[in-house]
Amino acid sequence: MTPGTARVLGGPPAAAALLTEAGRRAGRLPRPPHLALVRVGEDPASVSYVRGKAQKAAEVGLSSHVHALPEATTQAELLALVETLNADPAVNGILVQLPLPAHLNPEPVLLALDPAKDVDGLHPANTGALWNNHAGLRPCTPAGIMALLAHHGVTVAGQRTVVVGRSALVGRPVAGLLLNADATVTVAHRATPDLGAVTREADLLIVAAGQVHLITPDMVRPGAVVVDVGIHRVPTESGKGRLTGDVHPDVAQVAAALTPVPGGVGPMTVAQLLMNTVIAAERQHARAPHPEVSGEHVR
Ligand SMILES: Nc1nc2c(c(=O)[nH]1)N[C@@H](CN(C=O)c1ccc(C(=O)N[C@@H](CCC(=O)O)C(=O)O)cc1)CN2
Repeated sequence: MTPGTARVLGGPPAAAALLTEAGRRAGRLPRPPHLALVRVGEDPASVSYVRGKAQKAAEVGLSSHVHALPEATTQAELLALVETLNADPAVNGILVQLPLPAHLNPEPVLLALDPAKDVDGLHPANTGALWNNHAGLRPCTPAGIMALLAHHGVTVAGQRTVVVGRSALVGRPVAGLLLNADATVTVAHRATPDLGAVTREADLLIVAAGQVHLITPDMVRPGAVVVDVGIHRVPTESGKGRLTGDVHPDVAQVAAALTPVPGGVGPMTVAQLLMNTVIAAERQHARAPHPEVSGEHVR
């Protein structure tokens, strides 16, 4: 590929395809899948993401409810809500928006989720299933990245892949998904010496490090495919700020293909959440006792 002409791997068309499929499958269920969105406090980004999730759910024919809890919510109150949603047969999927306020520990909350309703794929039953390549619900951003690559015809099997970042939300699970898809996977992180030497090995580079412009052109093998998961608001003269990623824009001079920020991975996160809600509802429906086959209705 000619330098400076990296193909743009856009999120919106891939997300639209996933949402259309989610809507089609939701329409085949006896009732619209229901997603419970739990948000604690008023973090502006979380407010905006949860609102966006509810809006997209409605657009594709899913029902949802935002459980907006005050900042002062206690761990016990949050756990009690999760238990109520677990026990409610009308709820197919539960998402607890992260990060939680600092006084709340997310771990017990994620552990309390019914794994069958854990549409964020973060309960250990689901992360274990991912690492063993068994059926389960997959975390939204990692599964969305795989869907984005597939939509744009990027081959994963057999590729030397480097993931930068080891978070529970992205780095670790995307490494597992890539492994399940037959990639050769290296996970690098902040303690990796000579990060550039590692990233230059990659045919496919996934960057989820949470550091503005960490990856510069000299760290990328010419012709590599680069997925930028970072999202940062940086100041501008206008005062409005501008979104940018973990990958320096000049990487487009070297890479064969690159996901933009915004408009790359972000929209896939929301689309995959709704697809996960449909998958959860389908599985719950398949497992529910149906009168025509349950013993008490057989004459
Ligand atoms: N429980 C969870 N919490 C969080 C997750 C998650 O997957 N589960 N991910 C992120 C935030 N997030 C969704 O929750 C998210 C981030 C970004 C986008 C997105 O579409 N971004 C747009 C830009 C949006 C803007 O203008 O601000 C883009 O990249 O184009 C959607 C969802 C942390 N929390």
